[in-house]
Formats: sequence, structure tokens, C-alpha cells
Amino acid sequence: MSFLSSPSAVLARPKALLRLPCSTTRRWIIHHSEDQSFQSLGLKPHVLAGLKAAFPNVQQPTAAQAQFIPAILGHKDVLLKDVTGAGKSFGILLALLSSPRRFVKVSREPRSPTRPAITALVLTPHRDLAYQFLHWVQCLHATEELGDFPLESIAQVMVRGSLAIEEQARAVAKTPPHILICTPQAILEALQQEEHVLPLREVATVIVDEADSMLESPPRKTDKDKYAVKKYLRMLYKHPTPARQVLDAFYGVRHYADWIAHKARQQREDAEGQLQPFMKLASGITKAHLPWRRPQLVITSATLSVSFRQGLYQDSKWLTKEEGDIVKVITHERQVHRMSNLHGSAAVTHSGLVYNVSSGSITNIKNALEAPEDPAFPQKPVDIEAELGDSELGDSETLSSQSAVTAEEVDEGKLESTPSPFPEPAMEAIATVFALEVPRVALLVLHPTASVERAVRDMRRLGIDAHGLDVVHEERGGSYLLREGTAPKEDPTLLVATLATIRGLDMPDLTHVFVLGTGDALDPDAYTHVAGRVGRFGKSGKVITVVPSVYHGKDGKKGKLVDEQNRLLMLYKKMAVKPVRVVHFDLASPKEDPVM
Ligand SMILES: Nc1ncnc2c1ncn2[C@@H]1O[C@H](COP(=O)(O)OP(=O)(O)OP(=O)(O)O)[C@@H](O)[C@H]1O
Repeated sequence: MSFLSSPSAVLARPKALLRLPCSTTRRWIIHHSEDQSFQSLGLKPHVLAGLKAAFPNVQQPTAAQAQFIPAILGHKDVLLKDVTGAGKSFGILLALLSSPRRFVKVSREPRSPTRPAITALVLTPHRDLAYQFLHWVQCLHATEELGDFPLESIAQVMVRGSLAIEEQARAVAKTPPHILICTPQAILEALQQEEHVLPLREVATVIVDEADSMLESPPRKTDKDKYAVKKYLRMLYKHPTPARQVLDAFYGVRHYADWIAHKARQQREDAEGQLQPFMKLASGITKAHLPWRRPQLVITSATLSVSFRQGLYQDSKWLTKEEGDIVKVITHERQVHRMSNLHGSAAVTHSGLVYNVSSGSITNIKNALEAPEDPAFPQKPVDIEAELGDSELGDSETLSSQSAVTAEEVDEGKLESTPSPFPEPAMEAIATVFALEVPRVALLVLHPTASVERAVRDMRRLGIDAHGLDVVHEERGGSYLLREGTAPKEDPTLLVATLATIRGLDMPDLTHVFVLGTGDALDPDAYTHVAGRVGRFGKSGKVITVVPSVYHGKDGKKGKLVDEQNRLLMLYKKMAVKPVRVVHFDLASPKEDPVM
């Protein structure tokens, strides 16, 4: 039975995803493992057959896949770091689909029949990434090579969203999937609402994708910065992230390392006059929820710093060297720069635009190089001045002729009455490049706390077909995010998202990423993930960061004056990126006064 024709309601399966066709026609430029095949890595015949039918272009494993797939199948713990778009998540999924299914006895009777249990738990930082995993499973399942099993017995998603968590959890309990893909927050909510609803006791593998975004990075053991250590301790006590709570419950019987225990006790004694128990789980997870045996742990991201990796052993002790069997697949920076799909390579160009708030002028960042001719992005004959003018004249008319602004997307009244937090020159610069260059889809990435709705609204005012990014919602990218060649050609789309919700997403039609950057956006790790949405497997792409010439730090006008152009230049230097000029704007004039 094909799940596509099945009318049965899979609670956590969005309809938009079901309609997506699955084959890809990409031309990959990737470092493949020369003498390995997926078959030789131990993938099961039905997975190989599904892969061939649904993803004909995925023919040979990458060098990293050749290492980590057998490690996962051999039930080892894995630390996996490779560049963005190198097939980490996809390879993990192939390994999970080839892993033996767990079963649980229906009763305590010795001869009790068994029923399928959840074998693997995949933790993702946001729901769109969870749905991306599900989409890949759907593609493989649609080939009918995976057998007669209904999709919901192979994989399900549990995330905050359209359906209440309890309902999703009950669907999971009714048909435990081989792979449960969820956000850590959803697990905590499900367990808190109904104690025994999730059958997690047989879980054999836990995957933490984009791990460093879900688990805070501790200061190094040798860190001399006492303030940083104290701050970290406070954060651990008061606000363990949901992912930390889940991993602590699954693995963290020896909560937190001895080196902080003493300091922590002291701190608590000082603060409260008496000794408190060292650590108690805020999550409400009890022993009854937890797997019988320690599950295999796979931790992955394109950015796993040395201190983060050390913290996994020394601080949290989720991984222990004594238990051995840890396979590390780490692509070092030096290797990264030799590869073709990297920062500063021919495949991806990086540009910086600098706006002056008082004069409204926009120039290229200092020392920008002339951009190479790029046949992938033909300039489009669009009269941007006319477009901008029209939209400014008839705001409501323009909006009604665009796809309608839904009530959830934009609270019109509220937005109308408050001034936009987004600087006009920056938004106009992005709108200009978008209108002149973007063939199908571009992404605008905002600070994690910025309002996506407001940015969507501002962009629509400028005549751009903007939508908040959402893999599930068809209008907001759902129908074409995951498959190449399906994004609208006539009316290119600008998807808007925050730094927190773009990690791990594979958007085949994406050519441009715009970063509205100050603060967190200029952190090298964050930038790596933002820039990594393009140039995947050697495809072309542009990353354009727009910064103010200067910026008043955290306290607004009283804050420290930060030279943002300089910060961006430093970031480029750290990442070995040579910025290129955006041809529609002038080069920086040496005489220009940078003050706001
Ligand atoms: N061996 C392969 N050959 C060709 N294509 C592949 C291969 N492995 C994965 N892909 C494709 O590469 C794309 C990116 O894969 P994936 O999202 O797993 O990368 P990632 O390393 O997890 O990226 P990120 O770090 O951004 O999360 C997917 O569309 C997938 O189908």
C-alpha cells in the first residue's frame, strides 16, 4: 500500500509534504569516498533500492558518510562534524532506516507476543528540520521499496504546531514508529502532560542534529574567566535547555562534572544558607520514561567546536571515553578550505553592503573585489524604481494583488501602529538585489528575536513576494522548499526566517541568502549555518550581509558605538572569505562619513 494513496490520517504528517515529488536532478560536486558504495557500508537492500528509485543522483557515499554510516550500524557513539550540505542528516537517516527494528513484549508473560517499538529518536532544533527528515522518508517510502509498512510505522514527527502535543503523542503511542523525529521541547511537553504516553523504553539510538544549537557550549575546563564559569553554572541550574534535560535524563546519571560540583555547592550555600541537592531535573522525566539500556548517541553539526566536544565528556558526561566505542568523524577547517563547496570558494560568493542611516546611502563593504561573471544569475530586466514607487503609492492595493496576508502572518492593526524596527535603506537594498537577481527563491535571515511578520510586511510594501519560512505551510515555501525546480519562476519568493529556524534546511532552489546583520548574525558559527543554505554540494550561491555603518550597542543611543563594517570585515577574515562587490551598488567612498 502506498502511503500516498492512503486516506488514513497520520496526525503529524502535513498534507503539503505528501504532495511533493521526490526525485532530484542536481549536479553534485562532492568529495565522494572513492572505493566505497552504499552497499558496502551495510545499508539494507530495501533502503538501497528506495535510494536508487527516489534519489537517483545519490549514487556514492561521501567520505564522511563512508565513515559514519557503518559506525551507526555498528551501534557506536558518533561525533560528526562536516561542512554544511555534505549529507550528514541524509546519511544518518539512511543508517537509521537500515538499523534493526526494536520490539517490546506486550505483557510480562514469558511467552508474550511482541509489538514494534520506537528504535531511534532524532532530536532537531526546529520543526522545519523535523519535517525535512520526514520528507526524505516519504520519498523513500513512496517507491514502495521499503515494503508494505505504513509510513507512520516507519517515521513520525512530533513538534509544536498545528496539532496539540498530546494528540501527536497518542498517535505515536498507538503506532510507535521506527524513527521518532521531534524537538526536545515536544518530548518534555508530552511527558509532562501524560506521564507514560511516550513509549521510549526500547529506544536504541538518539541522534542530536544541529547539536550545538540545542546544547549550550560550556567554558573550557582550563578557562581562567571566572565570570564565564559562574555564568555557565547559573544557566545550568536555572535554565537547562530542553535538549539538555532530555540528554541528562537519558545519559546523565552522573550529573555534571566534578570540577563544577564544588563551586556549585559553594555558590548555593552562599546564596541560600544551606546545602541543596546538587542537581535535580526540571524536566519531570522519571525513570519510568527512560530506555532500559543506554542508547547509542550520535551528535552532529557543521559547527562542533573543540570546547563543545570536550564538554560532552568533561561536563555533561553524556559521552564517556571509558565506555569507548566513540567514532569521531571530524572535518577540520583546513580540509574544509580545500573543498569545493566552501566559504570563499567559487561556488559561493560573499558580499557586504553598508548603509548609512542618516543619509540612506548604500555602498559595498571596503575592499570588496570585483565580482566574477556568474552565468547562474542572469540579471533580470526589472525596473526596480518603478516597482518600489508603485508599492509605496498603493500599499493596500499592492498587498491585495500579492498573495493575501493571512491573519496569522500579520497582525495588521498592530503592525500599522508601530514603526518598523528594520532600517529602510537595508530593506530597500535587499529588495533591489532580490528584484534584479533572484531567479526563484531567496532567504532573508533575521536576528533570532526579530519579527518575521514585520519583515514580511515591510518587504511586501516594497513589492516583494515575501513569506515567513515554513516547510509545512504551502504558501510559505512548503510546496517548493524541499524539491529542486518547483519554486515559482515568474514570481520569485523571498522567504523570511530567523537565525534560529534555518539550521539544517536543504532548499534546492535557493540562490541568495540575505543577512540583516548585527550582533549574533556576525558570529562565525551562526554565519556558517546561514551561508551554508547555499553552495550545497558545490552549487552556486550568494550570501549578502547588510550592516549599518555604525551601530549603538545594546543600550540604544547610550550604548557603545560599534563599527559594524569592521566587525563584518573581521568575520570575513576569520572565515577566510574575500567579499565581492554587489554590482548594483557603488564601492565604498574613502571620504564617506560613517557616523549615523
Ligand atoms: N552521497 C550523496 N550524494 C549526493 N547527494 C547527497 C549525498 N548525501 C546527501 N545528499 C543530498 O545532499 C543534500 C544535503 O544533505 P543534508 O541536509 O543531509 O546535509 P547536512 O550535511 O546535514 O547539511 P547541514 O549541515 O546544513 O545540516 C540532500 O538534498 C541530500 O539528498
